[in-house]
Amino acid sequence: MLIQPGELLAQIDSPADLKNLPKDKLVQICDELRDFIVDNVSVYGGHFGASLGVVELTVALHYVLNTPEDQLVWDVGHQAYGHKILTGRKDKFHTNRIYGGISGFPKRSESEYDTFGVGHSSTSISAALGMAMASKYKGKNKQQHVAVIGDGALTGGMAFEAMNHAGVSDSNILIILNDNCMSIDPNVGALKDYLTDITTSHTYNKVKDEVWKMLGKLSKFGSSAQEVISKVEGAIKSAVLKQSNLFESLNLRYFGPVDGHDVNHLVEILRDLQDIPGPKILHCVTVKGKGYAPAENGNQTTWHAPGTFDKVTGEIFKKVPSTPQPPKYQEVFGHTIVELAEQDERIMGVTPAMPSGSSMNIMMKSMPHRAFDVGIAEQHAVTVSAGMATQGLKPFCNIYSSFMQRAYDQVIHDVCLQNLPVVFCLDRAGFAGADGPTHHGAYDLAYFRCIPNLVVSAPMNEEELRNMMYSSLSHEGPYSIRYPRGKGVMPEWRTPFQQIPLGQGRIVKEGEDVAILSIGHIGNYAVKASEELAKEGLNPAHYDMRFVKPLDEELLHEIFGKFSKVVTVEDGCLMGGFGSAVLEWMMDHGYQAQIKRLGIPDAIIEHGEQEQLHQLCGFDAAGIADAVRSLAEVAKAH
Ligand SMILES: Cc1ncc(C[n+]2csc(CCOP(=O)(O)OP(=O)(O)O)c2C)c(N)n1
Ligand SMILES: CC(=O)[C@@H](O)[C@H](O)COP(=O)(O)O
Ligand SMILES: [Mg+2]
Repeated sequence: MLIQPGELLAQIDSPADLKNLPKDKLVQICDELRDFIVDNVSVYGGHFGASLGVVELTVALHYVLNTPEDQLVWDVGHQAYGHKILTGRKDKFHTNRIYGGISGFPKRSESEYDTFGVGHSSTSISAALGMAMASKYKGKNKQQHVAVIGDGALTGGMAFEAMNHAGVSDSNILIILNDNCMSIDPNVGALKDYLTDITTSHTYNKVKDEVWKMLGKLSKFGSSAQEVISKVEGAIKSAVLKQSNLFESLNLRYFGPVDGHDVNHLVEILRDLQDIPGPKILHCVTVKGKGYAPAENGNQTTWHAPGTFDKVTGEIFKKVPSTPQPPKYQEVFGHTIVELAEQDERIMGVTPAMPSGSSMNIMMKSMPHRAFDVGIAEQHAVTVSAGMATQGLKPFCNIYSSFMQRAYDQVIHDVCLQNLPVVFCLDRAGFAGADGPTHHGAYDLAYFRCIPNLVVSAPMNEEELRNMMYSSLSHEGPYSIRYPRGKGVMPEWRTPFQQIPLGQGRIVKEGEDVAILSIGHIGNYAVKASEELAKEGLNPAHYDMRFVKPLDEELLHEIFGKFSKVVTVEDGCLMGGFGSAVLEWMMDHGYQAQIKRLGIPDAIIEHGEQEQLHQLCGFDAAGIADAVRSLAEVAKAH
């Protein structure tokens, strides 16, 4: 279903068309843009509240800036739907996040207006600063560089590293702080309190009003913004700002807070700021979900990415299955950690800004003094867990596989070198689905298995996840457990805990000719493949190896003693992953089997449904069956 834009939006194919509109049409274009986002996301799904919150900012930015010559960088990029629609992708917007369609995030290969590929948080200031430095170096002094960063993304350390640099860089960069008091869940931390304070402080706002009054006089008196600013700057800095404003202290000229939903005012401000050289920050106060009542006034976390919904009633569509369904892995984690923590007072929970996504919110609610959201701060999450572990605690640090990439050094340096007993739970391991390559958890098996001391495990089902969490408690070093986005396979999952001996795999099915060795949830495809193959008279054996490190050597001796044809299956990168581990082991132990490794190839795999991507990479049930067939044929031929 192609959704029709409003009358005015229909005429906008690029920012140049937008710039041709008279200023009195800007409110209308914002309304139509908002409606178009609501219409599309309600039908096709995707991120929602964040884009609604920056409609006015998006219109104002493209109205004032000369994009794509001026460089506009969106942080995370989940709020950039309006930007996509205004920059030539309106007609493709119904393909957003769908296999073969446009990406849900800005992407350089998709449009010249997407200046920087994003998806992971807190990169925008660094990227925009790099662009500004390049412009300066090339003598392109007129070019503008703008980073739009949310209050959640500002909690990420990289944002501070970038501001620390920007403040002394003398580069022409504008940071727009899109402050809606929300991350995916409510934003957390002292910085959030600080932003609320400067938004509400009377003293501060008095000074701020003076500045804006003077800015308002610019056009009247015909003076340059630079002149006026320099006049007021000294007074403001010595009076209040320098002492009380964090950003001013970092040498960033601070403007705001301003109403991020007043498009006409935003246009004026952005125009004025264009004349002010050097690093500066504009603090915009916005509302996540603005303009769509259920999102604005309801649970903003739910409306971050609600799935499809009835746009009139605000009812979010949920499939109601007729039979009991397996839980999501994240829910098994969330309930199990509470169950374990009730029995073991050493257990603590840490999540970097994903309480709902990881289900750590269950523990945060029932044990608020033992489970913490530390902000979008994966590096800190790992090291703060390491600190707790030095004191005899048993932290479960839950991080999405792709976000864990951020904290690699902390895992090695702060946890594994010291052999500290931190349990890493890597959610969203394997293909993330519609979020695409920025979010696929493709690399963790490979990047973890080379680290000494670290246990690398992956459950094939909910029961194994519970048992691995339970077993990690008696391990005296770091222990990682990876599991995918979405549902498991066991409707009755609350099974009694059982110890899984370290590095012990299990046989799922005896067989002959070919052995399938799987790791993690993806092994359920092998079960299906075996069922299909049985219809053809083929009977492969299947082993759920459970650990990539340490490998089950006893089981491997048994397998390679019996089979000369082996298929390995993983939902991780082939290079250096589980199959590589098995191959290395085989060579080191003098076996000579033919091994076919199935997994993610050395390529960027785009967005799509998880199953589509498994099929694309040839490790769905059909792909596994094909691999077994081809090896079985070779076996017969001999
Ligand atoms: C490194 C990293 N960690 C976690 C996330 C998941 N994530 C995506 S958006 C988001 C919240 C961002 O909040 P904010 O920047 O304030 O944007 P808003 O949604 O409020 O507009 C989080 C935690 C991510 N994208 N990248
Ligand atoms: C933009 C972002 O990074 C998150 O919103 C992400 O899309 C969440 O993914 P899940 O839906 O898997 O929690
Ligand atoms: Mg926010």
